[in-house]
Amino acid sequence: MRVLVIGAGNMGLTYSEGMATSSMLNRKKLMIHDLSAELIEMLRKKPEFDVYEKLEDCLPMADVVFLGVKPYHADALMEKMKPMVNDQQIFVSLMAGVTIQHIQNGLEIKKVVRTMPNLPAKVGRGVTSYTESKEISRVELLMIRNLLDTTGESIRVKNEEFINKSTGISGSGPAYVFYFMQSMLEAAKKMGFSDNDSKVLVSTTFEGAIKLFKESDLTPTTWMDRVASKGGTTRAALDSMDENNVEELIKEAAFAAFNRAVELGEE
Ligand SMILES: NC(=O)C1=CN([C@@H]2O[C@H](COP(=O)(O)OP(=O)(O)OC[C@H]3O[C@@H](n4cnc5c(N)ncnc54)[C@H](O)[C@@H]3O)[C@@H](O)[C@H]2O)C=CC1
Ligand SMILES: O=C(O)[C@@H]1CCC=N1
Repeated sequence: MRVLVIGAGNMGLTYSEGMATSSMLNRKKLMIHDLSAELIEMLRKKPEFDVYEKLEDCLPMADVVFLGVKPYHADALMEKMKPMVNDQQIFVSLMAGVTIQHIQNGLEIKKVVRTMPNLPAKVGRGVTSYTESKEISRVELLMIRNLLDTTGESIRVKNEEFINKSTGISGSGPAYVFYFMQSMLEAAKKMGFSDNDSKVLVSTTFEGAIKLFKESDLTPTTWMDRVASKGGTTRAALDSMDENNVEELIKEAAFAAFNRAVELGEE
């Protein structure tokens, strides 16, 4: 099977690096195409890829085509692709917001898998949600899932609305975690810790809390109670967050991302 990734930025390259290791490729190298001359030069140094400057040299050969450009570049790209595609090819979109129907109309094809990836895929710890057009067979879907799983875990969702919802939780979610980390780092530095000690304190706290959560059946609220002693320090911090309505604000932020994904699909 020949896989082509178009757009080798943050996401395209991350997925390419994961998928290049897949046995689904039958030892054929993963093909990559990008418009950036700088990126092409960098990619040529990587032996695991076949790098193409011209779409016409790779697109007709591909069985599966990943679309990794920004949503606002999708239309220009599809216009260029349209004369070179056929309806046996499977198109897998990594793009936020862009709907299956928009891709089907833009390329005049039927087989589309729409995904919502996330950046921890870079270290093999991503989570990708995906859903498909009805023309994708079970076998094809399994094949795509195998490819996605090279970057971490994947979950099939029942429709595109849940892809937009995943955008608000897992797609954009790493940025919320980094926001929280940044705030804690700044607090640590303000208290006088060095940059390095702040990083160790904050990142190990996150890793430890996540491991506790993942390896138990307990909810985060129960874990919060296990950390907080009555009248103690943690309660002071949690009360301060509650007084400032932090929980509601985080929920609102997740919905803002979800709503923006819906809007992107309408633009
Ligand atoms: N960065 C993230 O954490 C996430 C990104 N996404 C989605 O992934 C997609 C890509 O995002 P990033 O990788 O962050 O963007 P990026 O800007 O890092 O990469 C996009 C790449 O596409 C290339 N490109 C643009 N037009 C092209 C064309 N016509 N032909 C070939 N290459 C072209 C650019 O040169 C660039 O290298 C977006 O649609 C975004 O919604 C989804 C979830 C998470
Ligand atoms: O911010 C964005 O639009 C993309 C989609 C999810 C994460 N990054």
